[in-house]
Amino acid sequence: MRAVLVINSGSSSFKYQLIDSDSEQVLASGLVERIGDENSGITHTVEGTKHRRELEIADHTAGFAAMMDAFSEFGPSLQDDPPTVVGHRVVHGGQRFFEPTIITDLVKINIEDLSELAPLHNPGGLQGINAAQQQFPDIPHVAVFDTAFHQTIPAAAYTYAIDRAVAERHRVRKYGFHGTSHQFVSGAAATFLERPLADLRQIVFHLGNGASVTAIDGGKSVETSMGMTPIPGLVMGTRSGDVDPGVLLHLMRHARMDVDDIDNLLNKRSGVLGLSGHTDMRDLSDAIDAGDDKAREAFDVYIHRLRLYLGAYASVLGGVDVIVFTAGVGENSDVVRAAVLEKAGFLGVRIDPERNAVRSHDARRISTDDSAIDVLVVPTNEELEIARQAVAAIS
Ligand SMILES: Nc1ncnc2c1ncn2[C@@H]1O[C@H](COP(=O)(O)OP(=O)(O)O)[C@@H](O)[C@H]1O
Ligand SMILES: CC(=O)OP(=O)(O)O
Ligand SMILES: [Mg+2]
Repeated sequence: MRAVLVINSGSSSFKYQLIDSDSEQVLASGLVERIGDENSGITHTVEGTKHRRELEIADHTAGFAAMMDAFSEFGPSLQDDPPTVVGHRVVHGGQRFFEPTIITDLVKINIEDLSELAPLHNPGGLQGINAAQQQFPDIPHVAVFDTAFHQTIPAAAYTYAIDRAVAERHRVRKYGFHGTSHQFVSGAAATFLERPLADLRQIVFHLGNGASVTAIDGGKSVETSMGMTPIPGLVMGTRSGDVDPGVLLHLMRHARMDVDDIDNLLNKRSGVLGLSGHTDMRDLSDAIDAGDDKAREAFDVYIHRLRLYLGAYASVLGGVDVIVFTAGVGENSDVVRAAVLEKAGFLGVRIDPERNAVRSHDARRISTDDSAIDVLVVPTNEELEIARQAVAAIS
């Protein structure tokens, strides 16, 4: 058996999967949550059973060690049956990395250099890589970049209209993120529809804790809502999405906020949390049902932003064939999906409320049969996509 170990180092989490690369069966999976927090812990799932351990996990190096302990204790044994390759999610690949890349010392230096552009994500990614290389020194390690799928975005879309010299010197441009998910989901949507990917103009909403929307023309990303960093675009769990940059100048001048305060504000104290006190869409819905006005307002802001991008991306693509929802909110919240599309009748979108209410882990259509645009829910699987790309990179 050829097994791939996939490591997905997030800003405060560490997810992993061991996947049989022939059958694509998941042999084990796990989640290390709240890294750096007091109540961190690990959940390791094998053969349908969840094993939970509470322990303090200070960083991604410790997260990797906790994963190794979980494999030893609950199986399958990585000692007896080591993986043939490790695939690593790396968030920022800048302008250097457009493809899955076998990790060398030089590649690591470049990833470290790009930490400047993704300070919440790349350092943890590197820790995961170093720990995994130490544990498995004799097998290839492959980096799969969140930014890679967006390399096809044209200059007109990735260029910010600021002084060109300043932008070039500091690598300021749109890069875009969640590319592995957008790629997987747009391919799976074409498969579901039994239509060639090359024929489809798609708008894919990845609505998780972090959220982004991408316009995909014939399988290629042509525009996406995140930018140089994962802050802009949609309203997220704790990140602001789009704000007037003048607001930041104002806060620095008049509210005595420094760079770290602004960083903390936009990344950790904004979005749905900043507006309502809740980060999770389930908690937000409960609060709305209980009559909480702030929660209702946060929901309205969240939905308004999504509608704005739907219209903009329909115009960028010159028409839309498919709209896809994915990730935690996109896959699970029929209320969000219905609200985003409530005014999209002018595009020819017609949602079937019964289909929208179905709960399932499979790809499904939620539009009516006579809708001009197919609206789908397609579960994302970043780990499987990383496993496929890692295997392809070493074949
Ligand atoms: N049943 C549900 N209804 C509404 N929202 C949900 C549901 N399940 C999960 N979510 C949302 O999905 C989010 C997590 O999405 P996920 O894609 O796992 O995020 P990430 O990978 O960015 O951590 C949660 O914060 C929550 O808001
Ligand atoms: C890049 C990014 O925002 O990732 P996540 O949603 O995992 O935080
Ligand atoms: Mg995610």
